[in-house]
Amino acid sequence: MRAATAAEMREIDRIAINDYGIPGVVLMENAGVSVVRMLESKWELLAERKFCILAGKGNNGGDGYVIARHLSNQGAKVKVFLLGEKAAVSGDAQINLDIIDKMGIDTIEISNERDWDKVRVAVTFSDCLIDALLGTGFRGEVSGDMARLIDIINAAGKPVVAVDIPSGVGADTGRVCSKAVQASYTVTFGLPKPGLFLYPGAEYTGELTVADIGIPTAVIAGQDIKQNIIMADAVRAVIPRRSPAAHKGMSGRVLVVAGSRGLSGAAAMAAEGALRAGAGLVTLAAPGSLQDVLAMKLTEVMTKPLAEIEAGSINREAVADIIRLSAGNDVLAIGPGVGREEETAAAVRETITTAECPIVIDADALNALAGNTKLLNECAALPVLTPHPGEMARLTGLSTESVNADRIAIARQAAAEWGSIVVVKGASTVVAFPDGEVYINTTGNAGMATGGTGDVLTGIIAGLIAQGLSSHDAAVAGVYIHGLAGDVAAQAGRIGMVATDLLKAVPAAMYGISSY
Ligand SMILES: NC(=O)C1=CN([C@@H]2O[C@H](COP(=O)(O)OP(=O)(O)OC[C@H]3O[C@@H](n4cnc5c(N)ncnc54)[C@H](O)[C@@H]3O)[C@@H](O)[C@H]2O)[C@@H](O)CC1
Ligand SMILES: [K+]
Repeated sequence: MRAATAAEMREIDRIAINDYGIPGVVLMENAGVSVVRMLESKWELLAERKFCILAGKGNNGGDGYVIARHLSNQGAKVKVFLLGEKAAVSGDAQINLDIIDKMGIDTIEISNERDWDKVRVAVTFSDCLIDALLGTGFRGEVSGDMARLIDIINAAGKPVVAVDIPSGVGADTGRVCSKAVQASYTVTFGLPKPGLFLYPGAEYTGELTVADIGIPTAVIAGQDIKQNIIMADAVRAVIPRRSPAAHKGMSGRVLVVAGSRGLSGAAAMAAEGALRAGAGLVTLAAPGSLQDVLAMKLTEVMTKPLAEIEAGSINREAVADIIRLSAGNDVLAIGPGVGREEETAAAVRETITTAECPIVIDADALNALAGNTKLLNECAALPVLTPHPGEMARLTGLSTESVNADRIAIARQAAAEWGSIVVVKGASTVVAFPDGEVYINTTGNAGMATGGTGDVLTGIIAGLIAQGLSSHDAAVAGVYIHGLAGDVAAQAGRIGMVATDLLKAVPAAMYGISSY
């Protein structure tokens, strides 16, 4: 499913209105009605229920007046508050404000303390609050009266329905800089907005409905929208299936280069991740001194010893061995637990630029690329990078906060600059491609915030590539499957969930998507 930025949505509305001649007021009518339909689906009988509609001066408020009219027609009790002056309301919103005025639905302009008292009383005695304060026209920060009103809404403990987007959430980024309306439900119009899925915005969205407001499908289809939400259907379409006569040699071979002294677990989990994603044969190449411990940990994975430095991480002599091994494999995953010794980093860089097969690059292999990202353009195949925000910060020279503040833009720019697929991990993982295409993941949960889950993801993506998926499909499907495995594992509780729980849940997650 595609997700439109505020500017893209404005352009879609503009084309529908100007080129197709659909009056804006019709779109607004459909938007308002779609919210009432959602309410009907929750409550059936809206008559006698009390609604408090909090409207802003723009078209988001206009949707609110449409909602007021339809709720009133159904016999509901409706109070409307406008944060601003009626004289400041214009266009389609003004048309709808005039209509409810004529209907005798009182709209109170919040201007003095007595008005604020009225707001508090109305909110307290309402069954449901409608947030029609700020939509895609929100700019800058929430402050002053807007902040005060949002505090009242959030403190009320009532069901809150956000119109288009919870007020205060940045439509494009999910940014919430001071505060935002905590919605129970959000009804968004035309296409969903990325900010409804990106954290922290995603936490404010509640249950999401995407409403058709009558924009011709050709208008939406005709837009070059590059944000996507990863959906189960798309993942199902690429999940590997096997011939009944399959043998292990047919499900692909993965070479994992990982591990160093004290970091054997990361190596083991990446290798197992590849197996759990269905790879037929997985070889883990690691410093020779780890052989015994890895052999103890791993049953199904083959291990190969590599030359190492005294610190227990691979040295430059290992590169030739890795390249030789990689020639017999379909994909190379490199990085989990390889360590940060300079010689090791040099070996990693040499490997990445020499290997002929597709590569998944994670963890310390990413750190080895900090300041050397131009090397990524030398990779034989489009590499997949899986940084967490901290690694992404190191690679880009930005702060972790800046990376998280606009994950889409940062990931997109990096993917283009580095000629790579960039998977920025974290709540709402973002996958970006060099052509600007971006996918936002919605599976997963906070239980996954524990050591080793990233190593599992590296293995899953590599395992999918080995089975014939393009790096593009493997990255997109991989993050979805990984998150879903987290959701499956979380059924036994989020707290205390560990990365190996995720490994065990990968087959069930894939079965849940494809019934295979
Ligand atoms: N034809 C259209 O464009 C349609 C628009 N629709 C609705 O219209 C919304 C967009 O309407 P608008 O573009 O008028 O914008 P909004 O109504 O989202 O917000 C604009 C208003 O908010 C104020 N504002 C912006 N940032 C603020 C801040 N930080 N603090 C306080 N006030 C702030 C602006 O001064 C302006 O008065 C959509 O989200 C959707 O709900 C729907 O009715 C469907 C059709
Ligand atoms: K809103």
